[in-house]
Amino acid sequence: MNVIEMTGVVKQYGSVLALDHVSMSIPRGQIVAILGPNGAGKTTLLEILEGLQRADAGEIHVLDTDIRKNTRDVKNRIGISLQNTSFFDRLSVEETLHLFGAFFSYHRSVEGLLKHVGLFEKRHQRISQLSGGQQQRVALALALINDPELVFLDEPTTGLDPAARRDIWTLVESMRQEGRTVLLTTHYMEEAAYLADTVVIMDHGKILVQGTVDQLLRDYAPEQTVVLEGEGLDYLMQAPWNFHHDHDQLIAHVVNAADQMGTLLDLIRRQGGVIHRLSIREATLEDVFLRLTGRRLAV
Ligand SMILES: Nc1ncnc2c1ncn2[C@@H]1O[C@H](COP(=O)(O)OP(=O)(O)OP(=O)(O)O)[C@@H](O)[C@H]1O
Repeated sequence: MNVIEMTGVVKQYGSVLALDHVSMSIPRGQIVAILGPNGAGKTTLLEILEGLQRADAGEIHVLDTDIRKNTRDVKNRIGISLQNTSFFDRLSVEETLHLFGAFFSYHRSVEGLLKHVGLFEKRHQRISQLSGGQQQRVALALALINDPELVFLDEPTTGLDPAARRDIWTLVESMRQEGRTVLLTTHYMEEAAYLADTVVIMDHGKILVQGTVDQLLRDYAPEQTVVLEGEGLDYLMQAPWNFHHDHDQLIAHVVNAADQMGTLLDLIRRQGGVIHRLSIREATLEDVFLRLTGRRLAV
C-alpha cells in the first residue's frame, strides 16, 4: 500500500518552476531518499506533502487523504523535521519536547523518547548549549513525538561530522524498524545509498528516476571504472580498451571489470609497460546522476 500518491504536481514561485509536473508513489514501511543538487525542488516537494505549502496544480494523497482538502488529519499522523529547525533557545531539551507534545492530542513519553535519541543525560540543558548533532537529534525526537506513521526529514545530516551523521543514520533506521515510512532529502549520495530502500533523483523540479540503488546502478551505470597508473601504457587508449587520460591516470569504463583483468594484464605483459597502480572503482549514484544529467551532483 502506498502512503504517498502524487500526480502532476506543479509549484511555481514567480518565474521559477520549483516542481514541474511531479508524479511519485511511495510504499509503506520504506526509507525513501530524495537526492538532488541545490535548488532541485526537494524542500518544496516535502513542504507540499507536509501541508505547509499549497501546490498550484496536481493530485496529492498522503496516508489516503487528499492533502489539499484535509491537512489537519494528516498532520496528526506525520512527523516533520524541517531543514532549519528553530528552537526556543531558553527552553531545556525536556521542556522543548513537552511543549511540542502538547500540540498533539496524543504524544509519546518524553522520557522514553529522550532515551531513544540518546539525550536523556542532556535533558536539562538548553538547546543552544548542544552540539549540532545533538540539536539534530532533538529535531528527530520532535518529529517522532506524535508517534507518526510517516516521517519527513529535510536534510537531516547536512553540516554534521561523520560520527554525528552515523548517529542520525542509526536513528533513521530505527524508524523503519518501528514500521514507519521515512521520506528524507539529501544531497549526499552516500547517505541515499546507505539508508534508502528507494532513491528518487530530482533535478530542476523534475523527478529524473526512482528505484532501488541496485536498479539505478544496473540501468544507468553498469560499468566499473578501471584506473591505471604507470608508464608506456598508451597503447591501451586504442580499442578494445579505449582508456583515456585523466591527469596522471588512465581510466576506462568496463562492464564486469574484475572478469576482464586477466585479459588486460596478459595484454600488458605482451605489449610492455610498467604498472604502478591498478584499481577498480564501483559505480555510485554520482555516476547515475552524471549519466542522467551530464553534470556532477555538486554540493
Ligand atoms: N519561497 C520561495 N520563493 C521563491 N523561490 C523559491 C522559494 N522557495 C524555493 N524557491 C526556489 O525554488 C527552487 C527549488 O527550491 P527548493 O528549496 O525546493 O530546492 P532544494 O532541492 O530543496 O534545494 P536545497 O538542497 O538547496 O535545499 C529553487 O530555485 C529556489 O530558489
